[in-house]
Amino acid sequence: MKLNFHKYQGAGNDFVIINALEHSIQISASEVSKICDRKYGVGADGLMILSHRSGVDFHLDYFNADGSVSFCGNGSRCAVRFYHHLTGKEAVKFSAFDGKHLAFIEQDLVKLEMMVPQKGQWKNQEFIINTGAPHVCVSVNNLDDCDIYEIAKPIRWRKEFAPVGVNVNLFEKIGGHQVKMRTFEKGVEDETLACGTGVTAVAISVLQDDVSINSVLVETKGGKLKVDRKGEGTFWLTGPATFVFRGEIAV
Ligand SMILES: N[C@@H](CCC[C@H](N)C(=O)O)C(=O)O
Repeated sequence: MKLNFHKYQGAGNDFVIINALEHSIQISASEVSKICDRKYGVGADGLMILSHRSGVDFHLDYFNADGSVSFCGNGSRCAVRFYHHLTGKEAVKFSAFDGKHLAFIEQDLVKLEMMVPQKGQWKNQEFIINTGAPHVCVSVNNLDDCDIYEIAKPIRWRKEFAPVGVNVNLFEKIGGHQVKMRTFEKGVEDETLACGTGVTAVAISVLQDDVSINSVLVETKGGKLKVDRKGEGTFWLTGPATFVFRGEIAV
């Protein structure tokens, strides 16, 4: 089978997008990992399929590079950019793994409403929260010098988070409104250049402790994103989302 695809990236978190709005596509977990493989395939942190669903502009299925399913913040922002390129629509409603989302195109940025059903909790110096994907956030002093694999892998595989597992974020405050961070993503099983649900998780760890601020600027290895609190439990993630190339792959 040959598949047409588009490649997009959001702050260096990169994705293969497949348009199934007009015809359905079945894809197995092993085909997803083959397409996402950086040596034998297109190469990506994840793959998304956009399909038709009544009541929303599109439904979004997200797969990590290993074929496991999740919600993805940066992936969703890229899917909204892709849909904008297809239709010209600047305000979009879509459904995903964790429910319905609104999103807006703001020139070169895409702003996404996140689903944060529960407050995060600090437990033994770790902030634990689900922002559409499960995250643990750990505050560190020298982010650039940290061995992310040494810190993140034992947390990612901790029994308490099985069987789904957890994504791990290390962050360092660089001002009241600003943090820098790095993420180890489950499903990619590596550090990625950015992670939207992870950025939201870290920003909430800061916002939850300080009611005097409502925005946090987050610097990732792949670029800057912003998280705004718009009310109790309502958070918006804003950042770049860009077309890279398109092509055809045999699967
Ligand atoms: N890169 C994503 C998160 C993707 C899902 C995550 N790896 C998981 O399985 O929980 C993002 O931008 O949110």
